[in-house]
Amino acid sequence: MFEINAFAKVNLSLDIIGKYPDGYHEIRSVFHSIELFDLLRLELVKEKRLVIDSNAEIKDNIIHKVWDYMSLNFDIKSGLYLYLGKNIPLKGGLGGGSSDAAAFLYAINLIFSLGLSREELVAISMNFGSDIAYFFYGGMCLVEGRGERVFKLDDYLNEEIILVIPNKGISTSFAYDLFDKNPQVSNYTKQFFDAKKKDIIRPGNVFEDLVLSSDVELKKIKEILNEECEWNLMSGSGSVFFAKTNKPKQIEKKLSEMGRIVNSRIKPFELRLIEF
Ligand SMILES: C[C@](O)(CO)[C@H](O)COP(=O)(O)OP(=O)(O)OC[C@H]1O[C@@H](n2ccc(N)nc2=O)[C@H](O)[C@@H]1O
Ligand SMILES: Nc1ncnc2c1ncn2[C@@H]1O[C@H](COP(=O)(O)OP(=O)(O)OP(=O)(O)O)[C@@H](O)[C@H]1O
Repeated sequence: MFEINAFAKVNLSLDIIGKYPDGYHEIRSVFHSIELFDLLRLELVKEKRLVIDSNAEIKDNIIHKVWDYMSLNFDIKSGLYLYLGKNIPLKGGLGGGSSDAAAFLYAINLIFSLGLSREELVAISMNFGSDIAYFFYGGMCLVEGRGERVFKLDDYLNEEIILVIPNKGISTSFAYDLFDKNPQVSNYTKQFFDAKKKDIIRPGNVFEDLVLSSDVELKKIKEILNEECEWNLMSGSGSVFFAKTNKPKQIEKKLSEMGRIVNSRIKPFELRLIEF
């Protein structure tokens, strides 16, 4: 039996700096791992197929796509039973599906002794999603291109935060469409690094204003966070916010029915397969 934790990420900065001919966007972003993870428990089975059991209902689980591709293209002779314990909210901008895909790829590379390098895993992962590449590195990384150029930084944060999880999720393609309708020039990555040099955390995300303008409830949540937090920001394409605050109770009260709070920490994590 094997276990691997698929950790979530936040985007400390996110800029969109160009567009590719196929419609995808060129990004520049600082990613950081956080203390929130999905659990993948894997067991080898004779029949060469993947069976997924989970505490969450997920349509078209990305892990099935990864399995179909890998079992077709590599020497995999047996099947797997996977229990997926989902903790990372869907459509939150925390990279849950992407992290699950990376953890699964990482695990089957070791379980079936495929001998793929990290660079090869990154290249394969781009068939399934742009955010997956980062999760083979973890910690604090500068991420560029569609998400495939990942530079691990010789630095990390260790900060207690809260995650504010609105009831409503945002789909990534919807957020990129909002950007296309109203393109913005931003320089949040430079702003983040400049402030970091002075030991200040100043995160920024090009999607935030766009998504907030499209949704009254998320705007209301942002107003509450601005009143009660040292700093706060939407992660990725939303809808989850991460924030530094010493007033979680007040926030919880004001949020009322709009969402929930989870305590977390910005902290370095890396993928690690455990066999038992
Ligand atoms: C917003 C971020 O989470 C920032 O970390 C990522 O850029 C999103 O990456 P992701 O969720 O892995 O996205 P994918 O599953 O690859 O693509 C979902 C949709 O987002 C858009 N997309 C995604 C990544 C990118 N660099 N440009 C895009 O335009 C495309 O319309 C695509 O159809
Ligand atoms: N293992 C998985 N975990 C979470 N979502 C998944 C998974 N497999 C497929 N999905 C689909 O991906 C959708 C979320 O993708 P979306 O890009 O909108 O959100 P996200 O929170 O930014 O996550 P990600 O960064 O992984 O794409 C879900 O609605 C779900 O249907």
